Amino acid sequence: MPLLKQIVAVAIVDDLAAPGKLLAARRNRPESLAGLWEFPGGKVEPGESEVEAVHRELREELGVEIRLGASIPGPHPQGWQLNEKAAMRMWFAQIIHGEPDTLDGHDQLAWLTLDDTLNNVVQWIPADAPIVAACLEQVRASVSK
Ligand SMILES: Nc1nc2c([nH]c(=O)n2[C@H]2C[C@H](O)[C@@H](COP(=O)(O)OP(=O)(O)OP(=O)(O)O)O2)c(=O)[nH]1
Repeated sequence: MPLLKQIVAVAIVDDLAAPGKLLAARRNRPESLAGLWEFPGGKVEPGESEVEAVHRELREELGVEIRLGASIPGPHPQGWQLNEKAAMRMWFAQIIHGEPDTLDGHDQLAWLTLDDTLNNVVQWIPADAPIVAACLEQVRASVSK
């Protein structure tokens, strides 16, 4: 049994081969997180793999099919620790089918430019700050290779 509740989420980019934009989503619940921006995703359900869960969540929340790219490894064995109870596994992803929509859990979506403005252009969930920074670093590292 993992110690922390496992969350899975994706940094959806416009093009995995040449990322320029990132899709962020604004939560509409619960009250403590409503209005804050995040990476779409959610909890892994019992009996489900992490990869199955992330595909299901993106179908449910945004109505899209995605292709996973590189993972975005965090410092914790379960990825990125969000709080005392949960950790989040992250991948880059690209939409392969569907137009992203606020079907469940969000009230706004935005394509943000992958540059130094990323951390401040919307108000992210505070726990996401190091993940936002890692995304940017990973994009820069891959582009400069
Ligand atoms: N999806 C997502 N969750 C995040 C991020 N940052 C962060 O602290 N969290 C937290 C918020 C929630 O406490 C938890 C994810 O749970 P959730 O409520 O999105 O999961 P879910 O869709 O399965 O839940 P439910 O509302 O259907 O019950 O992780 C993030 O960037 N993306």
